[in-house]
Amino acid sequence: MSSQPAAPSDSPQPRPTALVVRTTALDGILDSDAAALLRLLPPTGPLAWVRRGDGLVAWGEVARIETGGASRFAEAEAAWATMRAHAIVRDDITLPGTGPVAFGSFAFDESSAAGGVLIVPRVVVGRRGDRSWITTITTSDAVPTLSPVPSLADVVARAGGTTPITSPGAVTYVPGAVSDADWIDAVDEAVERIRAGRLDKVVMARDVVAHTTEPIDPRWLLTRLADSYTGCWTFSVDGMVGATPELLVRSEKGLVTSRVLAGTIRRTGGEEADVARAAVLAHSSKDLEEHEYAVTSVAQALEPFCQSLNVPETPFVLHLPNVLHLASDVTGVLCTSSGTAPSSLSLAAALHPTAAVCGTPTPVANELIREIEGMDRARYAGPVGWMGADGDGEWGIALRSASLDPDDPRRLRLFAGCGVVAASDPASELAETEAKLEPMRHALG
Ligand SMILES: C=C(O[C@H]1C=CC=C(C(=O)O)[C@@H]1O)C(=O)O
Repeated sequence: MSSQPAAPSDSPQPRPTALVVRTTALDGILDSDAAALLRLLPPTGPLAWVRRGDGLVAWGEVARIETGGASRFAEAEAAWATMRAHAIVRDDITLPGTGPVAFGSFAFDESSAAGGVLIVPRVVVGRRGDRSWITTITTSDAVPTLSPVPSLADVVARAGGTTPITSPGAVTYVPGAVSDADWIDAVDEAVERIRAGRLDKVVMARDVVAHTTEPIDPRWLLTRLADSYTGCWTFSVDGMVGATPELLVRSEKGLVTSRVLAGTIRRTGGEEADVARAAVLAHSSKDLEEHEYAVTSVAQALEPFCQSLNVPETPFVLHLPNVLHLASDVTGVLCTSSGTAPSSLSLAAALHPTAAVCGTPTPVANELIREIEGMDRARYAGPVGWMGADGDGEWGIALRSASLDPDDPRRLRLFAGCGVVAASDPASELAETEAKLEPMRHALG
C-alpha cells in the first residue's frame, strides 16, 4: 500500500499530517441541469459521482491511497480511518458528502494489477436537492489553520474547469483481448459447465478498444452520459468513467440500500414495442433465474450486518435508454449492537463480487472467469464511489464503463458483460454485450 500525506521522515516524534477540511454553502449558485456539476471539472483527474444533477464532483489530490490484492479494501479502509481520525473539520452543512470525502475505485479481481485506490481531493463541490456546497481540503504539517474558503469561481478557474470541453473527434473500434468468435466459444464452454452441474451462473465479459483522432476529454464523456443516462450514476475515478445503473451499496445514517440488476432485454426505441418487451422480460424464466441469483447473493452478504432486511419478492423493470433490466431494491437497517456501524466501503467489500457480475457459487464462477474469459477486467465490474468521514457513502458497480489509457490519450477500453445460465444462447449474449456497450459508444459521440 502507498499513501500520502506522509509524516516528515526526519522528525523524531512526527505529528500525523492532518487533513484540514472546510465546507461552506454555495446555495443558489449552481445551474440545475443534470450535467451542471460535471461542467465545473478540470480536464485532468476529474472525480465524479452524479445522478439527476445531484452528487459530488471533485479535483486535485491531497492524498492517494493505493492498495492491492485480497486486502485492497481493508487497506484502503484502514488508511481512511487514520486520516479521518486526524482531520480538522469545519462543516457548516453536515449532509452526506460534506466534510472529508474520499473517492475510490477497486479492481474486480484480487489478482489484478489494477488493485484499488482512494483519492482525497483538494476541492469538492456537491449538491443534494436545494442545498449545494464547496469543500476545500488541505493538509497542515505545522499548526493547522482554517483559512477562508475561496469563491467557487476562483477555485474553478484555478483548476482549469473553465477550459472548453473538447470532442474526441472520429472514433474507430477494434476488438479487445478476445475476438467475437473466441468469446462466443468461451460462453459456449460456460454453458456446458453449467449444464454439467459445476455451477449455476457465471457472468462473462468482454472489452472493445476505441481509438480517437483527438485526445479524449473525460468531461465530454461524463456530460454526455449524465445528459442521456439520467437514472444512472455517472462516475469518474482515477481514469475509470461510466454511467452505472447498479448501486452496490449506499449507507446513510444506519440505512443501507442496494439496487440489484440482472436480466436484460434490448430496447427497440418504440414506446409500445418496449412495453411488450418489458412484459416478456418480466416473465422470462431465464432472466428471472439470473436475477434471483444476484438478489440472493446481495441479501446473503448484507444479512450479517443488518437487524432487518427487505428483499422484494418480485423484481420491477428498469427502463434505460438502451436496455430494460430486471431490478430489485434491497434495503436494510444496520445493526448497532457493536456501537459502530460498518463503513460503506466495508459493506461494498463484503458484497463484492455479487452474482450480477460474477456468478453462483461465487468461488466457482470466479475461477471460471479467470480460466476462460481471457482478459483482465481491471476496475470494470469492481466497486466505484465515495465515502465520507463517518464511513457513510455510495458505491456502484463499475458497469457501462470504460478506462482511459494513462499512456495514450486517444485510447479508451470499453467493457460489457452478461449473466450466463443453462438456458443461455452465446450469440444472444454477444448481442446483449453490444447493447450494454451502447452508453459508452454514445458518450464518445
Ligand atoms: C455485467 C453487466 O451487467 C450486469 C448488470 C445488469 C444486467 C446484467 C445481465 O442481464 O446480464 C448483468 O448482470 C454489464 O453491464 O457489463
